[in-house]
Amino acid sequence: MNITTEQLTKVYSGGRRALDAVDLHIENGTVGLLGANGAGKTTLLRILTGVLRPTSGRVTVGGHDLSTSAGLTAVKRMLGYLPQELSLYPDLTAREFLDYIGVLKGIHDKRDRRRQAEERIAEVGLEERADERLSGFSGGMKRRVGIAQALMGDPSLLVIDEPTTGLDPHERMRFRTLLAGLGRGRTVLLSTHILDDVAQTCPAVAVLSGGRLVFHDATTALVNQAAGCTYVYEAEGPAGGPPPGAEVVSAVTTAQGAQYRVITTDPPPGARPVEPSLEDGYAALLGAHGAARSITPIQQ
Ligand SMILES: Nc1ncnc2c1ncn2[C@@H]1O[C@H](COP(=O)(O)OP(=O)(O)OP(=O)(O)O)[C@@H](O)[C@H]1O
Repeated sequence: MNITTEQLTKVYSGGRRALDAVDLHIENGTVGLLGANGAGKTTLLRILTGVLRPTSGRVTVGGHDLSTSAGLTAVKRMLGYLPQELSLYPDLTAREFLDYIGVLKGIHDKRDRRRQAEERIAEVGLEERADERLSGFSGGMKRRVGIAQALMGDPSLLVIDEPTTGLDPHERMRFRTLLAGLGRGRTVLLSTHILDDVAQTCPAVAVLSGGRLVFHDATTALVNQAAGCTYVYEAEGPAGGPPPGAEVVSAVTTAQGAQYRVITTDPPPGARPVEPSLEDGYAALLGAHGAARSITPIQQ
């Protein structure tokens, strides 16, 4: 399922330009969508799912033009969407909720709806809790119900907004395993702040900064943004700071002073070169686009 945006721009009523002339082309597979708070990720996803209208520009999904009502209807039929805040009906059981979503998605045959709900429940590992009310579900279980409802109707496009935020490490690992399998045979767009989620589930990545698309390539290519310029630097004494002009990826207070992981083309004496990670590549990219962050050392 192809997604193409041409010069996509969204200016909110207060004048905030959330998306600025975004040209994006996505094919099958899972694509991670990264960007700082307010970069425009949710705005992009809401436009792609037809929830929000752009101010200007063009969007086609699977060849359907989203500015026409026929195009919008066609795209909604092939879409599964897990928004940041999904409203669940607390009095329904997971099984009842999925049946209800099936009705909304136009799965009119009751047996087909039931079969699909069963399959989705198994897929997200909720068999034992399927007949319990959603009001008693933990955050992680609610996210799993969220994915299950998005998968009803077997959508060819899946749009997922920050699925693992607030989950404990075990639930996050579970969720990642689930996400990793979803890109087979469909297009998945996954917005997240958690780089490990992208590293483990997305072969490709797009990065927004200040409403502009600043990167779209293989995830390994984002890692390579920091190739040859990632260093670990030990600064001694209480006055020891990171090398001047370096982009600081992380900092840890040590017995001697502080240890900094930095991106720099001008390493100071004693700085040790290291293999870059996705976090390093992302920091290098954002640093190059003037979105450098300030980091204080973490106490060890
Ligand atoms: N309904 C709205 N009205 C006015 N401005 C908005 C509205 N929704 C979002 N914005 C602004 O548009 C910009 C992009 O917001 P958006 O929610 O798309 O960013 P994001 O990348 O998803 O951020 P986050 O990672 O914090 O969820 C921000 O400056 C935000 O304040």
